[in-house]
Amino acid sequence: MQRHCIYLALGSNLGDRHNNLTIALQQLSRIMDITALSSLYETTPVGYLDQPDFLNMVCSGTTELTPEELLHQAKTIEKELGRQPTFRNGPRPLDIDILLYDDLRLQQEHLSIPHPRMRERGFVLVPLAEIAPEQIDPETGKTIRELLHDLTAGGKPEGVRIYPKRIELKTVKAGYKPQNP
Ligand SMILES: Nc1ncnc2c1ncn2[C@@H]1O[C@H](COP(=O)(O)OP(=O)(O)OP(=O)(O)O)[C@@H](O)[C@H]1O
Ligand SMILES: Nc1nc2c(c(=O)[nH]1)N=C(CO)CN2
Repeated sequence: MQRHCIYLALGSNLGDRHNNLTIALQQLSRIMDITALSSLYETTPVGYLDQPDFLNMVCSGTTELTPEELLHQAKTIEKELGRQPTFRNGPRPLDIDILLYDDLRLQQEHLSIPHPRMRERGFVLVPLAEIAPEQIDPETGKTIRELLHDLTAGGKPEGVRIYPKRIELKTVKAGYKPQNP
């Protein structure tokens, strides 16, 4: 079976955000081989402003799943973490977005890859540039470092602050015991 290189963005702004992301990564490690985790970032909400700050991060890895299977698994993990259907850009215990899948360009009704809004989101580009600055966005041909530079004009991204704790790869791979299963 062919393995595919993927990048996912994770976000949480309800409940125990750090725990939600840790459980999500543990669940994801069942369907992908996680190779790198970014730092955690505390970020000001974008889109709908009247909601708590998010914790955001990015992970990379390899998987045998197709893009459609990966989306289905991501939605299942979001539901396991208690996500209720809300509104676009609204609060959630967990959001998983597929950013990149090899050099695939896909535009379907329910799945677009690369993620169509990643280029305008500091909360995605900052952690992605931390673990994969030279990765190419197949849509624009630019590196992630260049996309981040375009977004911030070389300055500091607004509303994206490094969070003092991080999630270690070994914690995720060792099988994390959730505090609030
Ligand atoms: N690359 C992708 N990764 C995840 N979901 C995607 C992707 N492309 C399209 N979607 C679709 O987007 C739908 C809405 O996702 P979601 O509810 O997480 O939106 P949102 O997080 O509020 O907004 P945004 O999509 O801007 O992050 C999903 O059900 C999924 O079908
Ligand atoms: N800071 C921040 N803002 C958001 C986020 C997010 O993960 N972080 N997710 C959204 C919908 O996907 C909408 N707005």
